[in-house]
Amino acid sequence: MPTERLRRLGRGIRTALGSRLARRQVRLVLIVALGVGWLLSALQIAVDYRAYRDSLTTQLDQLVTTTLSTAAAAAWQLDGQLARVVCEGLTAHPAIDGCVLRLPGPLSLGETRVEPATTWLPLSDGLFGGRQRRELPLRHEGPKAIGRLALDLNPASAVNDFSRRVLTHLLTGTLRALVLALVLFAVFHVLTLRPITRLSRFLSDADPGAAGVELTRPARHRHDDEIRSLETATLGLMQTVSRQMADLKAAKRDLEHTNRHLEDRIRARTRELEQAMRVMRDRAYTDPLTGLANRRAFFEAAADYLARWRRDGEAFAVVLADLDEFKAINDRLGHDLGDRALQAVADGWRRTCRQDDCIARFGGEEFIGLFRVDDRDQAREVAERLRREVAALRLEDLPWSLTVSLGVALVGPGDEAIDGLVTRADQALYRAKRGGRNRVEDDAAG
Ligand SMILES: Nc1nc2c(ncn2[C@@H]2O[C@H](COP(=O)(O)OP(=O)(O)OP(=O)(O)O)[C@@H](O)[C@H]2O)c(=O)[nH]1
Repeated sequence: MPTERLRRLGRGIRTALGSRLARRQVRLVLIVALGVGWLLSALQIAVDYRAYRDSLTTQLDQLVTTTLSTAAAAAWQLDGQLARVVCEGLTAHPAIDGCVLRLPGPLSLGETRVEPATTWLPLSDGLFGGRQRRELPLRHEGPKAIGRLALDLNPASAVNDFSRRVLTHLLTGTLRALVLALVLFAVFHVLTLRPITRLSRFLSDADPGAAGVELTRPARHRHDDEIRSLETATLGLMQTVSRQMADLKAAKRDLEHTNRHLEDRIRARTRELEQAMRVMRDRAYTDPLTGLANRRAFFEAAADYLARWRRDGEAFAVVLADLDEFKAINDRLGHDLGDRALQAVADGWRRTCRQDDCIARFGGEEFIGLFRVDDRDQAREVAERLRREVAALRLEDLPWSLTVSLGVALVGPGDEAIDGLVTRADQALYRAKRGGRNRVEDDAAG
């Protein structure tokens, strides 16, 4: 359990220090805390300096005062040993490194010097006044001086001592500052950084477009402050966005459905149009009475026959047929019967013709056909078959047999256009009519 807690703490610290806001806060808190800590240390050092200096002065004064009468006794009795004891006692103090008990004149009764203390601190003279010599008159029961006590004062050891105290003050000040910084950062972290980080993580993870996801308040922020307002406002905004995205998705679905429906209708309409175009095209190329190809269809097919003849040498014949004495049917038996006769002829020929033959109604009671043949005899044979077909027809209400005259023209090397072939077939037909009808003539004789 403690391991898990430690791991969580480590994660929290990493997250906190990973944040730029946290790094800025750490910097700011450190600067403020160190500033405050060092300022307090400086104040403490100043107060301590005054106290230390006063205590040193008092100490020295007391030492000198208590020793002065003994020194005067030594001078009065000219007791060199006592004088030395006095000097040794005085130089035992760390701030005194030299002591001389002088008699009037150049004589000295006792003298002691110790190794002078040194200090590493530069400009330390200003702190405790530097090295000084203090001379104190020695008196015995009267105002007249019987000698002098000369003391060499050296504040170096006091400076060293004080500098150690300064260092301690600075270190404790810095430590205090660091603790303060830590506390301030923890407070900032709990109050602002952690809820903001949670909110920003929530915003990065939240997907307002995901269907069926309920957006709930992200963080457990207990305080009713600006962060709570920010959370509430953000949540409201995301809920609005989520609703609008759902509306947009629904609208997109409707649009797609409408598009599909429209596409279906367009496809159906296109099919109808294609069908209508096929019907119109059939009508444009079909004779309405007989259902055969009409003149236009004949000439288009004839162009193909002619092209294949020129390209591949596939020979063909044009057969022009004209029903005999047709006017008599109309005149005597009625136009309707004439129509039926035309339809019967067309049906008969359609049945007997091959797939790649082409028979068209050329106009009135005239028909024209295109037939793939090898030679003129074959062409005549085709025309004969057509003639026999008509002759064999039996039509109700028609008391006599229907006959047809046919003119045949075979394509030849000089044929550049279909018109020449049609003209030759027409001339052959004319000869068939002249020759007594119900017969076949070809363009060889012409
Ligand atoms: N019923 C009917 N008659 C048509 C149609 N087209 C043309 N005719 C008739 O066909 C007849 C053709 O007569 P003609 O050109 O004199 O020829 P014919 O009577 O067949 O005489 P020959 O061709 O010389 O044997 C006319 O009476 C036209 O009215 C049609 O679509 N229906």
